[in-house]
Amino acid sequence: MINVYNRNFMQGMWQITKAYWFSEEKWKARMLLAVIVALNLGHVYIFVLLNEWNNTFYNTLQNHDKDGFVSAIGTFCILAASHIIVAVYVLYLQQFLEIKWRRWLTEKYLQTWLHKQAYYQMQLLENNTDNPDQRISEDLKLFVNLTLGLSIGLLKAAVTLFSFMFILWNLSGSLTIPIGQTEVTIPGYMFWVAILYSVAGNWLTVKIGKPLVNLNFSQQRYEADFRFSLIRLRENSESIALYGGEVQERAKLTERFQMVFDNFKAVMLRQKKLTWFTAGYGQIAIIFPLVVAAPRYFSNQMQLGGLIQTSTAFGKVQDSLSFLIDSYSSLAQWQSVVKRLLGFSQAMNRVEHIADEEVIDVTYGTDPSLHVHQLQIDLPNGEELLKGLQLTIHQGDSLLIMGPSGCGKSTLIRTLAGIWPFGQGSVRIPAEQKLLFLPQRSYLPLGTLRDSVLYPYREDFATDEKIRSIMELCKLEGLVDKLDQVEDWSHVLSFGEQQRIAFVRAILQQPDWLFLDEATSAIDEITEAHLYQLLHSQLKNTTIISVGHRNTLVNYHKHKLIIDDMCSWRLE
Ligand SMILES: Nc1ncnc2c1ncn2[C@@H]1O[C@H](COP(=O)(O)OP(=O)(O)OP(=O)(O)O)[C@@H](O)[C@H]1O
Repeated sequence: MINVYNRNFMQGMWQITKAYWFSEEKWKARMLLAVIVALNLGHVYIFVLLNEWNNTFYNTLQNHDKDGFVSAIGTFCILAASHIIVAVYVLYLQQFLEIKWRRWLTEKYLQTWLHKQAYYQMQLLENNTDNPDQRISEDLKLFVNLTLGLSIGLLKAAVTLFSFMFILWNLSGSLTIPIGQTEVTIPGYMFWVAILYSVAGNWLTVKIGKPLVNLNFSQQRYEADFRFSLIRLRENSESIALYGGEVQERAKLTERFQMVFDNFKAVMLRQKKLTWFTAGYGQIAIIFPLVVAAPRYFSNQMQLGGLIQTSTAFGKVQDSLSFLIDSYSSLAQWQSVVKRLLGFSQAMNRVEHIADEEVIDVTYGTDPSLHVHQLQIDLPNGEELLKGLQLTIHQGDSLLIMGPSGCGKSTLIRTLAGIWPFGQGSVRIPAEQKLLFLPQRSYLPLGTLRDSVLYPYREDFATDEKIRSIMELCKLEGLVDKLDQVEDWSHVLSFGEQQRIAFVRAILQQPDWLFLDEATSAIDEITEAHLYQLLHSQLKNTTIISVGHRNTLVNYHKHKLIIDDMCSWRLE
């Protein structure tokens, strides 16, 4: 159970909140907030005036005072117009502040998530940080919306409460209750009745609604898990179709949806209990103040105007004290959102500080060679994959890494790329040199084929003519006319074509160091030979390090590193 009184929770919540209010946008944000607060206070003042207007208006009715009635209608028009204007701008400006705050937070989270491959390392390190996409899209939106809504709501409720408590105290007079021989007089009794009624209501609501906090938290998680399974199915549709894996997939999806269903049923049941109470409580609140004030009206201590004013003031006191009642589920949701964002921030923080732990030390040096010293590569569970690797690769060299499947070849490449932290020893990479890693499966972003070819650079990186000629060299002449076509290219292109796109990228980017991890595994041997010859002719000064199983690859490399599945290695 999350508790707002928990110190860590409060500190974490403050960390997330304060970032924006002390950022470079702070003055604009604070000004906007000040205007919103001022409008809200103005709104409360209009309600106070409307409450007083009730007294005047109903007295004119009771006294058959026609002139007074007409004048009261005039006052009402002014008050109503002010109310409308304030209501419109309060909402408009609050939404404006909300979207600005969300934009700022989203940019910050994206920056941290994408910094130093945190998105990748989080997946390796933090298995319990589910659905980062949901954190960044849904939770940040909810956080801003609920934080602003709840805090401004709270302020408004407090000001309303004090204003109307004062009014109620002045209006309600005292109640004398005979107790045996003596009498007890309660001054401002309507005020006390309103407080008692609301406090009792709040207490019961909190008691009934408490389980909703955790239930809402789980609901968001189950929904995201279900959505993620659907996305996976869509992305792997071809493999699933070829395997005929529909039954399996359906069972998995049904199982995940069952979680959504079961949890939602628990939410519904709890919400039902809460609504029984809040709806009943709300209805009683309409008649309750009239019944309590009626004795003074019937004993002529109060006019009709006074009765109505007392009743609306009671309503306002009760409304504001009942703020918790109306916003209990928002508060519960807000707590869940904050908890999830805190978990996400902690995970990002851990990734940020992974270098402080005992991990592989990747540094950049002025030496133009790449040095690997006493490198031990482990799996995340601590199991050893490779031990004591000692290696120097000079500029212009070429190295082929071979070994049985699963021995750790790709993981070695990940380590050289600086994205695999588990293990010991050091890797020193030549500074200010361009390194390019081509994985077995090229990533093709959404967009045009040109976007894919130039990835991760933008359109102005290479001329159309250059792209076309390199595509032709890489035997992709059939695709040159589709450069500006938008498709889901990772599904349209064959695996071999996708690998050739990666070669186009490499030649366009002219890296100093090129790492190819089974980058020709889907390409026939003749085309593979052509592509490697192309690399040698187009990237004359590039150091090439390849991972592969085919013996034909030996012809294109000067050295060979052979890893076996006993964690050992040898250089040839
Ligand atoms: N994120 C991970 N978490 C846990 N284990 C992993 C992870 N990534 C890789 N491994 C394990 O590390 C071992 C080495 O994997 P790696 O991909 O480096 O092998 P490989 O030699 O390149 O294999 P192949 O030739 O089949 O591509 C495998 O047993 C794999 O299951």
